[in-house]
Amino acid sequence: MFTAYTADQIRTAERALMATLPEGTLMRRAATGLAAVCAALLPRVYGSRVVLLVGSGDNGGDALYAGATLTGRGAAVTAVLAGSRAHEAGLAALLAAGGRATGHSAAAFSPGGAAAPRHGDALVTHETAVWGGGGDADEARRAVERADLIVDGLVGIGASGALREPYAGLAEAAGRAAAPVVAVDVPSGVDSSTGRVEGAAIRAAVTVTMGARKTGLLVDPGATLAGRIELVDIGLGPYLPDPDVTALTRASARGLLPRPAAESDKYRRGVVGVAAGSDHYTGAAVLAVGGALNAGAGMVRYAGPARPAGQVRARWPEAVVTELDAPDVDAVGRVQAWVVGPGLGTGEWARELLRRVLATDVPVLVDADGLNLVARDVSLLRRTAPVLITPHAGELARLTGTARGAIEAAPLAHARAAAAELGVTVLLKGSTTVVAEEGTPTWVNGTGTPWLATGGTGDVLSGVAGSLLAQGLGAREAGACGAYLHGLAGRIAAAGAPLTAAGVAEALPAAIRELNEIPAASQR
Ligand SMILES: NC(=O)C1=CN([C@@H]2O[C@H](COP(=O)(O)OP(=O)(O)OC[C@H]3O[C@@H](n4cnc5c(N)ncnc54)[C@H](O)[C@@H]3O)[C@@H](O)[C@H]2O)[C@@H](O)CC1
Ligand SMILES: Nc1ncnc2c1ncn2[C@@H]1O[C@H](COP(=O)(O)OP(=O)(O)O)[C@@H](O)[C@H]1O
Ligand SMILES: [K+]
Repeated sequence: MFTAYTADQIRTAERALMATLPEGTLMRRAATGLAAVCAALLPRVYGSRVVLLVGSGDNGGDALYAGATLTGRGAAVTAVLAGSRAHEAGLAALLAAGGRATGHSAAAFSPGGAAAPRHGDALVTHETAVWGGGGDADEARRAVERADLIVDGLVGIGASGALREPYAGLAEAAGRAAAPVVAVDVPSGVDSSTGRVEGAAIRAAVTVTMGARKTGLLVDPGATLAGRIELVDIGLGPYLPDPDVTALTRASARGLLPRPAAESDKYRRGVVGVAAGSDHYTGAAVLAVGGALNAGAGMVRYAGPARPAGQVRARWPEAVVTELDAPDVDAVGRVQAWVVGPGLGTGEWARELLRRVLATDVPVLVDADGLNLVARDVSLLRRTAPVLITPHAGELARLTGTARGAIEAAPLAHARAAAAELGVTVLLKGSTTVVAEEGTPTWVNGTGTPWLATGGTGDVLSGVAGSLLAQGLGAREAGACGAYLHGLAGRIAAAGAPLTAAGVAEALPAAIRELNEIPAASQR
């Protein structure tokens, strides 16, 4: 399981750890890890051109110390100092090692500068003009263009708001450069606590994060901009509180996923009921049943009107189909969990069927039209057995009376608020899927692919997560594990090309095989 923390949580833990150590220890640990990752990315360190983008805080300090190490190994390192000051000891170390610096605060270290002596034989350029034009800016631009590697030490967990100039311009220049970017702690421009981006931001190939992952590295758009994440252990572990968010790893997803044993039979493996589809929307029923069957339920019982029932029967002969004349699930037989809502419609018939499903005593997953019905009457959700709702941002907006854009900009906060307000488990879909339940760390999932943004994939997800509920997982675990599997199946189905929702359902067994690392030859 990955854990991640907000900037405030990290800062508090760092303060506690720092109090036990000589000054500068943590930054040395951070910079050593950073330099190692940078060196591994370069075909050869000696002779490589490395540019450090250096802000005025400790994030820049990490970059400067790592730059000193790389200079010592023969790299040509240029620090572009973006702020009115730079981490003094870090800059001194870089210059002493033979690195170069350019920008505002380099002037203070220039031969004629009053504030500080010249360090070694290092070349330090004078401040010639304000950033955005003039000698230093041109030199910085050229250095960025020609670099073999760019290190983003502009801002880390101390950032506030959108990047200001000249930081923003430097982030954009790095984006245009051919060289890969290594972000220090967090890509500058990404809010480390939420993943939100306002304005310019660094797009990193690798983010070297110090002590613990930051929440913003696991939530889009931050997650996408962070690239690969390398965690440097600086000894923070014992000082960390409960995480802000968690994410399943392959091993932890495998641990959650139920698997049949010798004594299993179809009933004990879990029976899931699917109440979905209408004469108008038949495909949603077929897709939800496909998701449920392929995610390992022992049996799927479908209940719906004649037209979707006929299509489910034709596509999935494995499903046990009940054609409903009336909105009632009494005749359907026993199930361990229900999925209700995809393609159901929002008329009186659909409302009554939803009400009856929610009146049962088993866990219920509510999706799509089920959520549109709940939006008109949230008292429908009042029950004692678990409820998992699976809205996308638009559905959650209707449900909570919030603007869709606000939800998309802050998915974590809105999923948590909805979970608290409605008293249910909320799986909020999007490029990062968020599973929130009051009083516990929020799960986030990023196994998906943008190819999943196509009609019907959400119906498949409802079947998958419902199937896991029926197999005995709690609402939170079923949501997180379901999103993980669905994302993985999406990647397999897409393989770099468009996918269909039916293809995602069909790729679920391959996703489970991949999760279990079972070689094709020995599958049982
Ligand atoms: N505190 C510690 O013990 C450690 C800190 N470390 C590093 O230190 C970083 C945190 O350092 P700081 O607290 O000094 O903060 P940062 O270096 O992240 O940023 C603060 C500086 O950036 C400027 N700034 C903030 N928002 C800005 C914006 N939007 N545009 C332009 N400039 C902006 C501020 O004026 C301030 O000077 C971590 O991210 C990590 O990289 C690591 O060395 C590990 C140890
Ligand atoms: N950009 C994206 N990257 C990754 N996954 C995405 C992206 N956009 C959508 N998804 C996923 O695709 C699915 C879409 O579900 P939904 O919006 O309910 O579609 P539908 O109603 O057509 O079934 C969700 O699982 C969501 O998380
Ligand atoms: K950074």
